[in-house]
Amino acid sequence: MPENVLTLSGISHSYRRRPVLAGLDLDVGPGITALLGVNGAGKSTLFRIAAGALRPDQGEVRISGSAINSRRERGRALRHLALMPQSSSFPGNLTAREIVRYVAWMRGAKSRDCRDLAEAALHRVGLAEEADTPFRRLSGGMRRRVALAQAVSTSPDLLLLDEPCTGLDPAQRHTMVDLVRGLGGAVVLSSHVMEDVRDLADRVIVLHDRLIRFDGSVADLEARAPRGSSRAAEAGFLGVIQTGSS
Ligand SMILES: Nc1ncnc2c1ncn2[C@@H]1O[C@H](COP(=O)(O)OP(=O)(O)OP(=O)(O)O)[C@@H](O)[C@H]1O
Repeated sequence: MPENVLTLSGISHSYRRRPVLAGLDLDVGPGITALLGVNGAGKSTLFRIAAGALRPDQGEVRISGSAINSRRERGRALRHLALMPQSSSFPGNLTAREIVRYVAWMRGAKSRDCRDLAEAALHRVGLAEEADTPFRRLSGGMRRRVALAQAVSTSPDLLLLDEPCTGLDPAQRHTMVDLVRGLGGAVVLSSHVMEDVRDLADRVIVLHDRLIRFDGSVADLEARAPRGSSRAAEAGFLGVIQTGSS
């Protein structure tokens, strides 16, 4: 596996001529990287571009060394990554097992392997006993775990987790944090909850005003806080977005 699992070079994207990303560069290697940004900063847009679900207006995305803009390499590159979207709208009548199996197949796993991959992924997220429950009958926390199971089923080099803990109660959040911590490989997660970031992140990046404005550790972010701040990471984050530079 190359050191940089994800490389974004010169990424720009606008919606109806409103720029959201403008010439953004980012390298991601193994470990857990937390992506922070205020509502509307462009985190989901960045995830969708990195996952090949949205083509940027400009720039190049490379996954494990392969460019996903190039049609020839695209299919191969996309097998190296998985996205856990912010909200999962899987068909309610499909069971957890059917969903994970289908997504594994979609991501290029051999048909004969998909059943075992789904079994292992559901076991990993603690949903083995709910494998035959239709998605619509699962709780919110269980649905998030199905979304995580589909993402990990094919053991991708890169996992993009868009707000994995949103909407979870404290017990479910605890379970999710433990699961994410145990994933290994390269993980990029977005979160609004600083506690998640403190508990999980090896590296923190802040997206603000179309670019990455901070790149460092949680301790580096806390060091940006005014002396004596009680919630240093939050204060550091606010300092970054107020000054707008790294
Ligand atoms: N399909 C779209 N069409 C038009 N505008 C969009 C579209 N998707 C996102 N936007 C706009 O682009 C900006 C960035 O949105 P995005 O969802 O990427 O931000 P975010 O950082 O993930 O926000 P949040 O933290 O609220 O989830 C927002 O102003 C949003 O309204």
